[in-house]
Amino acid sequence: MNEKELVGKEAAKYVEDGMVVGLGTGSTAYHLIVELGRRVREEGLNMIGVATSVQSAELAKEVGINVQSFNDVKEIDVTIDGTDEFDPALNGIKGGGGAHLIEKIIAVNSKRVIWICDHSKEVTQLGAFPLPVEVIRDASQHLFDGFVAKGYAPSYRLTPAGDKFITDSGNYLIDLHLEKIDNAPQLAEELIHLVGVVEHGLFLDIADHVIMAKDDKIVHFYK
Ligand SMILES: O=C[C@H](O)[C@H](O)[C@H](O)COP(=O)(O)O
Repeated sequence: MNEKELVGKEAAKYVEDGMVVGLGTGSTAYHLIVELGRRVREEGLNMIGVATSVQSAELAKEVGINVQSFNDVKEIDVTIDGTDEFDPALNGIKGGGGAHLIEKIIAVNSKRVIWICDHSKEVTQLGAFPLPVEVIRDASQHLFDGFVAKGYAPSYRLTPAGDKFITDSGNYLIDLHLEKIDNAPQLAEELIHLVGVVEHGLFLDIADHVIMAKDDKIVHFYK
């Protein structure tokens, strides 16, 4: 079993009968959703899934999970999602798959947030992974130029065909190649106050628990 599958299956054990569960996006969350579907079908697990992307909603429905929209549930008991980086304080960068806007909405409205990942995601300092910024299309070039002027080394997220990637919410993504982020709270404040920025991929003080796999071992990190 690979590391992503190992943590996906492990994290599914944290879901109890009757829970409303935020379902993450990406190649690690994939294994979580598949395992939850198995529990629903084979063990009769009674749960509601709130998906963080169109991709995860489709997968969850396919495997038999009752998927509801965030607007239709009262509260979310736990959200389980992947991450692109996490540091010793359990701050992270997300959005490698372009889903960080809805992921953040679901996560900050959850009683508990668990990240699941392979060991490549553990870092001492955030920033080697390009920081995604979701922007309104009409504002994108001016924001892009501003990022260049600040030395943030931006690039547009592209599809494999070379077109600009469009998020589930209809926006563009600009990735900032910062190498290292010295003051994440300050950068988060700066980005979120730029008009035309919808959301950035810095997830600060959001995760409560990280479940990481290293080879065949599972390592837990708690806040
Ligand atoms: O936009 C995508 C999400 O933030 C993912 O959770 C993140 O990119 C990690 O994905 P993966 O588990 O595929 O590495």
